[in-house]
Amino acid sequence: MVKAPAKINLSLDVLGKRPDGFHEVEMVMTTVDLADRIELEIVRDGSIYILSHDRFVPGDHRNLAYKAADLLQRRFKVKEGVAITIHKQIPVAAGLAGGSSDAAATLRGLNRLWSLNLTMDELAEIGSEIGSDVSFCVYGGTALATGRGEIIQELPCPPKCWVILAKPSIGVSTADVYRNLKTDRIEHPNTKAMVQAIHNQDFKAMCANLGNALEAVTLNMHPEVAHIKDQMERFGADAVLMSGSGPTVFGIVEYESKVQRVYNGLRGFCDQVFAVRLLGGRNPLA
Ligand SMILES: C[C@@](CO)(OP(=O)(O)O)[C@H](O)COP(=O)(O)OP(=O)(O)OC[C@H]1O[C@@H](n2ccc(N)nc2=O)[C@H](O)[C@@H]1O
Ligand SMILES: Nc1ncnc2c1ncn2[C@@H]1O[C@H](COP(=O)(O)OP(=O)(O)O)[C@@H](O)[C@H]1O
Repeated sequence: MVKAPAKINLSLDVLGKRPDGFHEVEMVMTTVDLADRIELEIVRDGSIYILSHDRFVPGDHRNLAYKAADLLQRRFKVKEGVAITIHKQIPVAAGLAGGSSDAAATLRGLNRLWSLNLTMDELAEIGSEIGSDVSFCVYGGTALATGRGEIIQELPCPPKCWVILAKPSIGVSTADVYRNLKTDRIEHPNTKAMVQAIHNQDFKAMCANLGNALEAVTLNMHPEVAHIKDQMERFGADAVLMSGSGPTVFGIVEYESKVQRVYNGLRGFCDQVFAVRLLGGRNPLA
């Protein structure tokens, strides 16, 4: 069994559009203890299967975990196949990188199951071919991600806190959000200040520097996301931001005594609400 934790973006800046159609980004990302569980079982005849009870999870080659297995199998000429069972906990198309994390966990798990002996760096490099967030998800922990998201620099754990995640019942396409972004009208978050806040273990500075260049775009497409942000603030979260391309909103809370109030308050507006902790360090090389 391999754990595939969700991520949140503490800051997300877009520096411009690249000739390859992707955007140049600067993101501070960190994993939280909301995780899918991935089970991997060898299939002798070389087939790859995806099994999941979640109706939003693709059961074929479109699944990012399938892509991860297929890529490894072809590249290293592996004769065996694999049955991949995904126990989904992370909401789908939520801005929490659930699919990317499933792909990364599959890479880590198959590295062991198929005895490939690849390093984390090699797995992250392979992961970047599947999606921009997969490299980060291979390592987990906390990192500054640049390029299109695949260049990873490890950061220390952020100051201890609780995170309340609230996902409205709409799905957001990452490609649509980037397409609707006007790169000349971005309010840029201060990435350096966020990195500094983490190095200094400064909770207040971390809160003050939360920022996401994609937030205005998604808020404009889905006003209910702004409503959830307002409610989070009203119920007492210390700082609030949308994660990735959304629509999940996260609230940061320093003291446990406040967590229940924010959680209960949001339950009235959202079906999917989670109170989680930040995960400490990097994922183990499974
Ligand atoms: C916005 C972020 C923030 O962490 O996450 P999510 O909201 O998806 O979780 C990421 O940048 C998303 O990463 P990921 O979901 O892996 O994206 P990909 O599959 O590589 O790309 C999906 C589409 O988004 C656009 N895209 C993605 C990354 C990037 N740096 N520039 C882009 O323009 C491209 O149009 C691409 O076709
Ligand atoms: N293992 C997977 N889990 C969830 N979604 C997946 C998976 N593989 C492919 N997808 C597809 O990827 C899209 C984005 O899903 P996800 O990774 O959950 O969101 P996000 O990119 O917003 O973080 C979904 O629309 C879904 O169809």
